[in-house]
Amino acid sequence: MPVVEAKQLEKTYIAGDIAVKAIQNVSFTIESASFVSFVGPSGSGKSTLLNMIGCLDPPTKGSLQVVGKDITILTRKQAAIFRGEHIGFVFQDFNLIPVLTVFENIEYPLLMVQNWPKKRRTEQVNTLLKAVGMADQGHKFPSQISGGQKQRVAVARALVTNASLVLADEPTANLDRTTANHIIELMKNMRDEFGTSFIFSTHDPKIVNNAETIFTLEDGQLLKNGGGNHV
Ligand SMILES: Nc1ncnc2c1ncn2[C@@H]1O[C@H](COP(=O)(O)OP(=O)(O)OP(=O)(O)O)[C@@H](O)[C@H]1O
Repeated sequence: MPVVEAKQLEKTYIAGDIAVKAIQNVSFTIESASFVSFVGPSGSGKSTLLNMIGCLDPPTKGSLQVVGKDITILTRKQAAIFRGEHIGFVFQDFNLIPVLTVFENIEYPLLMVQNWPKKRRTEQVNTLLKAVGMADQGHKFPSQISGGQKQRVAVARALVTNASLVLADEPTANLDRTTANHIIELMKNMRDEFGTSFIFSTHDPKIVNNAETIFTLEDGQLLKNGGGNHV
């Protein structure tokens, strides 16, 4: 089953009297356990597209199935629940909660959306801590770990609900080259271990070189070879 299926997707923003066609007539399919990158110049529509896939902003037109569900018909509340159950997010500035420990940051999505008993939550968080190489760091606060370690925690948090899909907007932008390479490698390993699809919006050639499919956006449209340019 494809993890994302978009058909003739459109997004138009209305700003005053002006309509901005941020995404126009975009169709693509992403299979499970994929490593996919959306690339394109600033303003080409990458974030708009990721926000639609992440159920943060509905399309204006077209169909969009995520993990087999038509997400265009969800209410805001239903979208939030669906997001919490199926989609993880990784951001360029990590977005960890400073007053929570590493362990608690990873546990947080489970408390928000899943009704798991404490023992099961603890086991799941420990599994993820180990998977991202942070098994002995769970008691620390975000201010006590490095940028690369923060992104490891963010990857663990994105995966803790057994998400089918992780959306990552420029996840390596704030990391040095070596650390960025380690994070990309980690995400690939997580894809292999958990079968999660990773979808990136990025300018980082390191991610683009690692992606198995590259979709190129320009002025809100997929370039012809962008409809699944397998590398
Ligand atoms: N909330 C909004 N209201 C009006 N226009 C918007 C809004 N968000 C984005 N746009 C416009 O939609 C188009 C696509 O923007 P988007 O942020 O998706 O591009 P991007 O490729 O992610 O850019 P960047 O690489 O700079 O993050 C741009 O013309 C942008 O100005």
